[in-house]
Amino acid sequence: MCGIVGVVSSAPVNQLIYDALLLLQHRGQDAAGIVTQQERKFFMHKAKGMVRDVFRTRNMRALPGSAGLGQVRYPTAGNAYSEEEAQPFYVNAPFGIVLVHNGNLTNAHALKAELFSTDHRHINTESDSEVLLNVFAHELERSTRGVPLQPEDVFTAVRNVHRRVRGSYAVIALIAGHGVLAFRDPYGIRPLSLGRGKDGTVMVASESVALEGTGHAFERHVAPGEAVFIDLEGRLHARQCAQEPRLNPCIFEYIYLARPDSVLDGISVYQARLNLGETLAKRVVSTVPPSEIDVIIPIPESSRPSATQLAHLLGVPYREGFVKNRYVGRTFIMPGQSVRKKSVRQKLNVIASEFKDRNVLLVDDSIVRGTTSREIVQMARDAGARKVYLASAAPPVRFPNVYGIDMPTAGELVAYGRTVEEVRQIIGCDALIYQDVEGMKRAVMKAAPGAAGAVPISGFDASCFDGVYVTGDINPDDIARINEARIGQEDPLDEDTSRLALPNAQDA
Ligand SMILES: O=P(O)(O)OC[C@H]1O[C@H](OP(=O)(O)OP(=O)(O)O)[C@H](O)[C@@H]1O
Ligand SMILES: NC(=O)CC[C@H](N)C(=O)O
Ligand SMILES: [Mg+2]
Repeated sequence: MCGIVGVVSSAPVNQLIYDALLLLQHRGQDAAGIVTQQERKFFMHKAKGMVRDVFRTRNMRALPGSAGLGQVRYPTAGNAYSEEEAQPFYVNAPFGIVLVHNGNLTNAHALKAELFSTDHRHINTESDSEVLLNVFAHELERSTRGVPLQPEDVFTAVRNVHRRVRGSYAVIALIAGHGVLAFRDPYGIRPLSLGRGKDGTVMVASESVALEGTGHAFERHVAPGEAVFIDLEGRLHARQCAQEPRLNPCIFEYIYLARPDSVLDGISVYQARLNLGETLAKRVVSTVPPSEIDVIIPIPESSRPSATQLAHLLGVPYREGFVKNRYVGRTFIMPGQSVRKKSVRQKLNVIASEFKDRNVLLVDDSIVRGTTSREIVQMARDAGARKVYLASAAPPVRFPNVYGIDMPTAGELVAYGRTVEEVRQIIGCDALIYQDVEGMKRAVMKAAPGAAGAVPISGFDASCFDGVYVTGDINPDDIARINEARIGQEDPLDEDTSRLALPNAQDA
């Protein structure tokens, strides 16, 4: 996941895009970039780092114009350490196009070869997003019937992109002198929503929080397979460009990735997390009697709504036992295992009095590599807890994700090929309670109020939990290739890339 935003306005957009990126910072911490357009000329600034660090006043002043786009990057392909792979990407023909992408292509490797041999286009990085931009540029070249470009020609190009590209992609592109284009893959795996300001400004962004937080009223979600073209006068043209679109949003958005105050595809992320706490309560009761739990403590940040609901239903006090250092970013989306491990301790500190001589139930939204859980359980014990139970609002993460979450290898997942009891031993808690897959899906679906006009959800991409890939075309070779494409991301100085092992055992 990355965060993307695009804007067409009648006023300068540099500050607006910056503000929207700050609201999407939780979706990507590795790099940030903005492009604006004034009189057909693009102005770009992108670099590694968080939004506040990347854009200084002088950079902001050099971004004039009333249309533009931006991205915060969480790398899932290519190299996290290369400035070159920060987005937006640019090509000069046709017209001049810049593009930002959230998602991950599963056929980037084949497309890259095809772009070279058939389309005669050069790709200069390992990023799948550069591949996507070049496919789009090639298709736009082919579909353009004259100048100025007509929205129908743009839609033909998107139709052809859908034919060639596989995987997940929520995309925003700016076509010089023409407008901003936004489209989503035919399964709608990654989110994209659209809003409007009182002054007529049109904004497209990954999450509704970016619209609302910058004073734009949420209008609607971009439908799976749909393309929306906003011309430079702010007129909106929309077309369904996929043959068989269906909505299968990534369920991990609701569990961890998105902000709780966002609504994605009609589902309130906050309500989904409350519901997950409710279904989790039933699982907890069947494993540990509530009378044996003195206190329920969330592992900040993302698990809080589930933990409050769980505590409420169990009738057990909810307490804050960990304080989060707000200046340390999200640990799961950091590249490299040693930096993740170190950050857990830097990020969370205990309030010892909440643990001393108590049986505590810790609640997290998910256990992926197990880095957080193992550290946290130990911290609870060091603080004097008698018994430490752990509940996860998500089921065990057992399969690689190929759609834009950085867990491409099964081997790094603590629950891969292991029983719950084995995971419990590794994490070192006294009981481990996981959500079940069906319960999770029901809980998230229940948070959709079914608003009129909303595209009905056919199901979720829950591949990291159930191994079912919604695009239906993923085989072990693809997974291996996607993994290879991402290996270069690990910091070469990172010595600790192994997965957590069973105590006193040479793990298979
Ligand atoms: O098993 P692991 O590999 O450690 O990953 C899972 C943990 O990572 C995430 O927290 P993160 O610190 O990224 O963000 P948060 O503050 O939003 O919870 C998630 O909420 C879990 O706590
Ligand atoms: N997380 C994402 O959406 C990543 C986008 C793109 N695949 C990259 O690695 O830069
Ligand atoms: Mg967390």
